[in-house]
Amino acid sequence: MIGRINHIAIAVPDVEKAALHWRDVLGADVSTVESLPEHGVRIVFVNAPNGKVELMEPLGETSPIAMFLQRNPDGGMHHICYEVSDITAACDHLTAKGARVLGNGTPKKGAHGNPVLFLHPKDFNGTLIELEEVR
Ligand SMILES: CC[C@H](C(=O)O)C(=O)SCCNC(=O)CCNC(=O)[C@H](O)C(C)(C)COP(=O)(O)OP(=O)(O)OC[C@H]1O[C@@H](n2cnc3c(N)ncnc32)[C@H](O)[C@@H]1OP(=O)(O)O
Ligand SMILES: [Co+2]
Repeated sequence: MIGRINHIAIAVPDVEKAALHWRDVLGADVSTVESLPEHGVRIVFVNAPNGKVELMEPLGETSPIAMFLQRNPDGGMHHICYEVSDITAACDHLTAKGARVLGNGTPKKGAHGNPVLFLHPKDFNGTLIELEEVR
């Protein structure tokens, strides 16, 4: 069911500062900052030949990553995003297997404009998993 790793996400306290650090110290190819109010984050993509890292800063009072940063003030690894070919079929399969799909189970449009869902970290060895439909 899960396919390619689409991105690894890191929550950071200051996404501009983190992007400059990754660019100037690691020589990374970084995107411009994108605000995703519907997801409560501002993000920068760090592009690598075989995948992406998503640097994320909380946006707004109800950001879903605010508590994570309270627990980890310097930031930290936040989630892994896997690609799936059919997110509805994936959601049905995971629910049937007892995995918790976060939210009401309806996919939202992610940063790449594709439908995304999140799975509870407690069901996958303490790892938040995002699924992104890529046809
Ligand atoms: C979609 C746009 C973009 C893209 O790639 O396209 C993005 O990826 S946006 C990413 C931001 N959006 C989300 O992360 C949505 C899904 N996340 C959530 O709904 C929350 O973060 C949630 C429910 C996973 C955790 O929220 P919160 O920390 O406020 O809840 P709790 O304090 O109750 O935490 C419960 C329990 O889980 C542990 N936890 C929380 N976050 C993580 C994490 N990232 N990785 C591993 N574990 C996590 C937390 O420590 C609690 O554990 P406990 O032992 O009970 O203390
Ligand atoms: Co993501």
